[in-house]
Amino acid sequence: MEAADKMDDNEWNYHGEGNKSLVVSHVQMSRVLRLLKYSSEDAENAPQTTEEAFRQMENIVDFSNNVMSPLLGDKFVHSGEVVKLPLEFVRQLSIKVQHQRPAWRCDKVMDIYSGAALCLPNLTAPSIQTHTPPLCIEIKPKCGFLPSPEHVSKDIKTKVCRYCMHQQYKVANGKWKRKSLYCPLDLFSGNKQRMYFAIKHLIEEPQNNFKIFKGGQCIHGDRDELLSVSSLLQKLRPYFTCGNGRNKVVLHDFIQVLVDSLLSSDEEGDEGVEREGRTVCEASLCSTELIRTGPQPLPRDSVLGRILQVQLLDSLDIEGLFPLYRRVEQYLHHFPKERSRLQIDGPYDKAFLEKLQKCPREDDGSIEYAVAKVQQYRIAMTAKDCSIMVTLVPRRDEEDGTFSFSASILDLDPKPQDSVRRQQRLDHHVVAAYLRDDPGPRPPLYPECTLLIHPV
Ligand SMILES: O=P(O)(O)O[C@@H]1[C@@H](OP(=O)(O)O)[C@H](OP(=O)(O)O)[C@H](O)[C@H](OP(=O)(O)O)[C@H]1OP(=O)(O)O
Ligand SMILES: Nc1ncnc2c1ncn2[C@@H]1O[C@H](COP(=O)(O)OP(=O)(O)OP(=O)(O)O)[C@@H](O)[C@H]1O
Repeated sequence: MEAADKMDDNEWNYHGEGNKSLVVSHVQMSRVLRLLKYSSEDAENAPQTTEEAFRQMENIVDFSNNVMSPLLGDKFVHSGEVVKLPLEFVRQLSIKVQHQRPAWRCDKVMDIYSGAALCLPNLTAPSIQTHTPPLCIEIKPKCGFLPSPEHVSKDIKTKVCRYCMHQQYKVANGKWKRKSLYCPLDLFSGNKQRMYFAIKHLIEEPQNNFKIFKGGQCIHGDRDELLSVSSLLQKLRPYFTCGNGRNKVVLHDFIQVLVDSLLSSDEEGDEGVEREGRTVCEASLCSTELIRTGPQPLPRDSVLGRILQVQLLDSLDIEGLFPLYRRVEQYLHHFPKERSRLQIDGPYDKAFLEKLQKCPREDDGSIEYAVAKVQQYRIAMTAKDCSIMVTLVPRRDEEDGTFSFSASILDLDPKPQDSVRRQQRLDHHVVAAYLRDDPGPRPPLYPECTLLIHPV
């Protein structure tokens, strides 16, 4: 990156944002800067000093390097580096990007006081020479499994996945206008036809779970005004001309390439992630025909397989975990100085991960056991909230529609200790809202779907 004193806000453009950070990209170099955001309600959680802001950024990088990267695989993770930016540059940048920010994200403001930022490779504009711009697809897959009945008080949680229940709650609360028909259990199924439907539903109703970038520019998803699927297909047509550019074929070929890249594994004889219990969500509209084909392996070393294995560190569900969280909170209340020995808020070093991996299987009543289970849950939360970026680079001089692909995982920040309490409350609200409005068992929407789609 250019020397900090030469930073010019004309060379950086608004790129995107989430709940916690705002991202700008460089006009020429394949680099982004990720700056944290705060709301006035968050003021007490926001860093009070510049040192604290830098420590928070370092914590994010350490967590990504020493915890998430070993668990997810270093080929998927780019942790980036903390940089110090001139305050004048940050202030100019915040003014410049303000009008491009989606209105619903403007309850928070960019940190313009510390100068702390994360510098990362721009995963939507890889620095490789290509004759056609790469296509990058960002998917925030959310939780891909159902909790075990042992730990939950409401039977519905073992039948309908969290994402599908949460949709009802989000629409009722006005977060989204329409329900998405996407179901994470279909995406994580390893069954190519179920994955096809999951991605089709993401394309139709992307919400904050799906974006497509062409040459670094967002062409679908993450917009106040959403483009129709047919105008998206027009933009994808030059990449998929095999079927004379017919919409149906473009859509089919695009989804198929994406499914293949999500399932791609470097491990020979990859037998798939071990899963117990149900792997089908009752709210999914996938035909019972598809589901009857039975579970299929999700390669352990694929990007989805890696994410699912880390999500499964949540082995107790929030209901089974919450008593352990309370044990930790009570202990810290009596012995506040123990917070640092127990590494509740980091440092996220190698010893931190080793402690978690040595955690006994059964509860021995110790504080160490409770802390380790809460930390495992927080890591699983990160994996339930991360995003996948798949890069598709068209192969030159080869058959049209063939791509080389790679995948990365982004947004691997640690979840704070008190987010467990928030999850517990949210779980209660989401389940209660779903039970209140539960439409009951539905016939499949696509009873004939095996005939509607091409085999993938
Ligand atoms: O709790 P959830 O499942 O709603 O996830 C939150 C996300 O909402 P989603 O349901 O994906 O729309 C939420 O995403 P949005 O702001 O809705 O785009 C954040 O990712 C939030 O993480 P953090 O608190 O900013 O670190 C996420 O919160 P946690 O992962 O901290 O729970
Ligand atoms: N390295 C990167 N390269 C390209 N784009 C990126 C990169 N990192 C983030 N982005 C873009 O910026 C957006 C916001 O980033 P990110 O998901 O990290 O924000 P967040 O606030 O942490 O999200 P959340 O709402 O999940 O807390 C992403 O959805 C993605 O489109």
